[in-house]
Amino acid sequence: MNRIDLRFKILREEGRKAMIPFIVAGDPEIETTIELVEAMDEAGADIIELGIPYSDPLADGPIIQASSTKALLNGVKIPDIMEAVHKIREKSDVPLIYLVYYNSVFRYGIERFMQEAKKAGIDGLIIPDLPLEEREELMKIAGNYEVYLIPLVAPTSQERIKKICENGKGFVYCVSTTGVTGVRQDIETNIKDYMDIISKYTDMPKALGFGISDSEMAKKFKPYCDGIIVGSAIVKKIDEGKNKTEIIDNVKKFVKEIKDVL
Ligand SMILES: O=P(O)(O)OC[C@@H](O)[C@@H](O)c1c[nH]c2ccccc12
Repeated sequence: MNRIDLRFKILREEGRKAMIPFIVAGDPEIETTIELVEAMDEAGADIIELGIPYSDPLADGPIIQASSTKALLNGVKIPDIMEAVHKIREKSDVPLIYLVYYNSVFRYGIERFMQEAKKAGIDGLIIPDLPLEEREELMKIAGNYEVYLIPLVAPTSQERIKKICENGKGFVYCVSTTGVTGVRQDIETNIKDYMDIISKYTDMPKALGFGISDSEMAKKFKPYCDGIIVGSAIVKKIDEGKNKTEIIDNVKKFVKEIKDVL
């Protein structure tokens, strides 16, 4: 059984919701990424999203953009990230997902990317800008390696939700609001109605992300979904930490604080 399915099964049995943090691989450096994943796993993260840094991350706001730039300036490349995942897997069985822009996968070679991701221990992929025309082929190759392609829906998707979720695996990434990733005070979308619409089209677990910045917001939205994704608020903590120990401690505390309300 894929680690993602197994995790949602256990959570359902326990009546709990998934805490899904996101960080950019290679910020502040790849060694710290390995330690951050282990720390978040210990803090109760259920699934961890690892961003592959990209020079033109069009769905990202300033916080994640800056984190990506920092990782790229560090010279972090896809093979380094694959190797880091190998190392993480020596110690941890937490479900791992790559958040990767299509161009990175395409340039690396779709087949090679999937093969190496699987071998390293990656369970799924989120490709926010995957063109519909490329989707089928990529899905087939991912399927051959048993890597899940997580579908992404937005409040504007409406009648396309069914098509987007078709053959999707793991969970549906429900983007809370239009716009880019970032820390927000509030979300204007009616989350209950939005989730109800998505449930009409799919039985997959629903994870909500974009703009969820603290445990208060996580608590507010948890009744309507199966998991909460937090990115920018965590990346901000990484940026603010004065040294490696402080960064790891702060992220760990923050992840635990959110997991505790889920
Ligand atoms: O940063 P936020 O607003 O908390 O949103 C989650 C997000 O960081 C993560 O899932 C993500 C990072 N980059 C993305 C690009 C597209 C979709 C999702 C993402």
